[in-house]
Amino acid sequence: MDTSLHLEAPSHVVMVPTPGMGHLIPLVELAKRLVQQHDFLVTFLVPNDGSPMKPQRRLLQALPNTISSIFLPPVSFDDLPQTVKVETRVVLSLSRSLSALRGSFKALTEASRVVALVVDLFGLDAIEIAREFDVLLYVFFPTTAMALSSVFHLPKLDETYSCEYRDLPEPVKFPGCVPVHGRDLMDPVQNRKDDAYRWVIHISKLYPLAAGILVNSFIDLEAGAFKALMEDRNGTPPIYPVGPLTRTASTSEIASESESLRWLDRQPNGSVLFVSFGSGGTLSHDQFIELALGLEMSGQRFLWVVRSPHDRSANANYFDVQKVTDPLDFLPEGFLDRTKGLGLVVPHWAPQMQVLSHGSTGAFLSHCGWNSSLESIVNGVPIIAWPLYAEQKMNSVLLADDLKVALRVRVNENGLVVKEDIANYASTILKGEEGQLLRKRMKELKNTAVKVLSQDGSSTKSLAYVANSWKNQRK
Ligand SMILES: O=c1ccn([C@@H]2O[C@H](COP(=O)(O)OP(=O)(O)O[C@H]3O[C@H](CO)[C@@H](O)[C@H](O)[C@H]3O)[C@@H](O)[C@H]2O)c(=O)[nH]1
Repeated sequence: MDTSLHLEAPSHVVMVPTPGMGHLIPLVELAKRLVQQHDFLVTFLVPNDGSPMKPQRRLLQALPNTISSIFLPPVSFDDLPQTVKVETRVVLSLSRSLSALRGSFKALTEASRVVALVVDLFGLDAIEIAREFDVLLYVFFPTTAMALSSVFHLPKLDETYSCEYRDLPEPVKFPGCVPVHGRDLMDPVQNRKDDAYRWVIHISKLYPLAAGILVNSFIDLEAGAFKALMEDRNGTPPIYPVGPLTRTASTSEIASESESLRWLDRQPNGSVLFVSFGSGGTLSHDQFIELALGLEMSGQRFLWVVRSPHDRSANANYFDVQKVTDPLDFLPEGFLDRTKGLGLVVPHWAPQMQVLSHGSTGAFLSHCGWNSSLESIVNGVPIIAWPLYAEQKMNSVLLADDLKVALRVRVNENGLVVKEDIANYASTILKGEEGQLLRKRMKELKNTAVKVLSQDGSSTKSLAYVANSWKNQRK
């Protein structure tokens, strides 16, 4: 083999995102930094189920040619029941793609100097491919150190308890983290009988096999959790806090979706509540109506990204963000007329990063997906925390109880957040004293985020360390 040629060639990183914009967006940001700051080439190998994935394709196509992408042949989920949980599909989309992944990965290793295989939180089944080709497997963990800690402790929790975690009498205390009630642990572990539970335990047992874990959070945000993870040498791979990696939207997205930005331009400074539940979040019909009425009742300005409601699932849009039904059809009668001038309703998708950085945006009603949370942090916007699924309840505990930059919504005995409360949260966060305090603390976090990403900042250094170790490895 001609090693001199290989040493001169740019180092190549292969990334495998499991389905979900929430996984792809920060991985793309990681790829951009590796290319721009460390001269890597990056290729995305994308498992999928054949759904159109338009936003994903748009995002990947807009990247410079040092970042390429290959969509693997679609896997079939025809054998799965309708009720299957999203996490099961996400894990299976990768495990059913392994043979195609192996083929594409082999071709890339033959043609270039592949130095690392990077998977996201559900991608650890790819470890067999990394081993086969003697390439290091790294995990990019797109959410908190606290959630990562929970992943490392899940196998033990699974062995220790036989009841559902929501029935545990005491909160769970992961090392260095704020205590979290069993009912607030991530959604797929809330039903031990569901396949998703089994898959999550299976994946969590593979984490110790990774060569390293890059976490999209930063030391100052989760000092205790990071310290405990980094000091734990019992099977925890090296941990690298590299966040906040948040998106810079492409110009095409701004051009096609700027109605919301033009509307924001006409609103007073800090006056608007931005309402959005991430890339796949959906509300039940009753909750959708309650939210509309609550926003109206508050008398506050709002910009609401609406999705058609769905009664059975809080993530009905997860695999296909742009569904065909018109969500405006579900609004209460006369709502748009009554709120004209005060609110703007945008179907499906808004340029969230631009919205949050706009001076008119004063607060964010969010499902607490971690990308949304980080985008709020880097823009200094306080949050009304309305978690729906995945690890969002844990995130809301961190944001509200620990960092104190969020108001957490109260869900009543019927599972609803009622309109009176919604109106109250909106006025409190935009106009009240408590809102001022949350904003002040959020601005402090924003400044810290700028610092950790500066040239000498802890996250910049952490990423540089990993990048150098990839480049300089000797086989
Ligand atoms: O109208 C929209 C809606 C979303 N976004 C972007 O889409 C991303 C959404 O990410 P996130 O807030 O993390 O939510 P999810 O898409 O729900 O993310 C999934 O993945 C995250 C990372 O693992 C987890 O924290 C979440 O719980 C999980 O649901 C963010 O960058 C948003 O800016 C837009 O630009 N416009």
